[in-house]
Amino acid sequence: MAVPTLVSEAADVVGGRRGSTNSVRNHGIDWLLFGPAIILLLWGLKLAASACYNVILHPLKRIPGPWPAKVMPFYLTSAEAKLDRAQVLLKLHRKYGSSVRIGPNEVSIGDWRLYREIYGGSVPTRKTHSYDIGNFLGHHNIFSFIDKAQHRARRKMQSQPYSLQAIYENEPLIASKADVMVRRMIDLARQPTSGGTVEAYRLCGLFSLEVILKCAFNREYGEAIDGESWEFLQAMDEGAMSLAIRTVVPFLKPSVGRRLPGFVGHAFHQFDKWHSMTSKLCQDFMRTESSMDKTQRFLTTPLLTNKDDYLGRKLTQGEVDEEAMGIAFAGSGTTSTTMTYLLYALSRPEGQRIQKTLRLELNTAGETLRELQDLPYLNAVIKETMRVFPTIISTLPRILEAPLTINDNLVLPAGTVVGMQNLVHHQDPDLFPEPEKFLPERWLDAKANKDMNTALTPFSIGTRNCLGQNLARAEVYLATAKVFKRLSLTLSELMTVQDMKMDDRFNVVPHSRKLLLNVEAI
Ligand code: HEM
Repeated sequence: MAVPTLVSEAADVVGGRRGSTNSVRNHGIDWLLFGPAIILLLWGLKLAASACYNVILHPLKRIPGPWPAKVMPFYLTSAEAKLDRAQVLLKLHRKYGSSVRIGPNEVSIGDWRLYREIYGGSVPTRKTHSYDIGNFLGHHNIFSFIDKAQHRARRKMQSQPYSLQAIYENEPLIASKADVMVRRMIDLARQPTSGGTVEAYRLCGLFSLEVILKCAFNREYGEAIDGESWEFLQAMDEGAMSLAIRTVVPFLKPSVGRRLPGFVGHAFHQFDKWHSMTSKLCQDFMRTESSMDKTQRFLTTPLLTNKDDYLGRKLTQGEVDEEAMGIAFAGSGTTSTTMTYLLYALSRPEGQRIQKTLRLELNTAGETLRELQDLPYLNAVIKETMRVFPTIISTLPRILEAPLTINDNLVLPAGTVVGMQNLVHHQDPDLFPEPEKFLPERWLDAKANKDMNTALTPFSIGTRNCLGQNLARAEVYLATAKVFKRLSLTLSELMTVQDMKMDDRFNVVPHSRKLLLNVEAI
């Protein structure tokens, strides 16, 4: 018996050892199985707790909105991916009213009366970090600065050539580019293969870029529609995609991005091209013009010659390039989209009567900017274009630095992200009956209706309003006058409504990126 006992003891010992090995393994397996489950459970509990807080206890709990938006910050992600953010916000405002909670800590405001509070400085606000996407080379620029003192100094440093006085001095430069656009339309319409049809979106893009190249760098690339201006425009347009890619994949270094195949690599290469073309423009301007330009009417002169008070010094080459890329970017897509939609609105069948009324007015007036700015119908057409087709269509997000009262019993606390979008308050049916219709006449007695003018905010207001608005307005007045004095336009039957859907890329881009017009010289 002793042997079996010994044997069994030995077996027990071995079995025991085996048992402990198994138990270690089993624990390992248990941990492998249950560990992630526990982590998931804890994560789920945390989400549930924060969802309960967001819905039941959050200071924004009384702001109406779709419930998923109250719980998670991704409610608008799919709309953003479909380039429909502003349109979805318009629908939400129609459903929920003038304030809509669109994220746990974010509220969209649709009441035009609050624009002044949020952007005009009545309540202190600052830009959010979403503006980092406009930081091209990592130096920050006038558009992307969040810090107020840095922004103030940079704006003061470069504002002189954007003044109305400087724009009047540059009027011949702008007018000459508008003449080029009209010439191109006539020449293209006369080409035997065109059948009188012209793709005008590209021409509007070239016009606004060439104005910037001239007014910023005193540079002309010639009149060919596929020359260096077009190369620059494409590099900028496609290169900007790399900024969006880097926002989604922040760890993707440009040195790696350039090596990737397909559209990602292409976007990084185009960005480099845009950068090097801009840098060369700045250096050429510095060599040939800046010392001679005592008037400071070129947009780049102050960047090269003035001191930034915040930095206490002039800008480095990298900082100059950063600002100059911003000027080209902010100054071209915006004006070109506005011109594109103005031509579209007037060339549609329902726009023919507007075109005729406008032409009658233009034929009785002079051609200078000052004279054009006094024409009631031209003013009405431009305002209505900016109302129905606001090129900065999307939210301008701000963080409240003090509480904001949005109605008698609702207050948004400091720290809330708020934003308004032109597409929403420009469609207010109380101020603009039949808001979707393009009716310039609604502006003709606008003096009687001060509110309509207050609610029209294409260039925003306050310290972060559009620095280039005098230039942009001059471009639109001069180009519209020249086009409709010399040309009669009808929309090509090949165009669909979907082609001109406003894609919300912050700045509008027509969905098909084309505007086919039948052009007849008068
Ligand atoms: C129709 C044409 C244009 C429209 C509708 C427009 C609209 C706007 C809007 C709404 C903003 C404020 C953006 C925000 O707060 O996030 C802005 C900012 C800006 N725009 Fe324009 N813009 C136009 C043309 C131009 C042009 C031609 C230039 C210059 C050449 C320009 C330069 C700028 C700059 C530098 C800023 C940033 C200002 C700052 O933060 O201090 N824009 N623009």
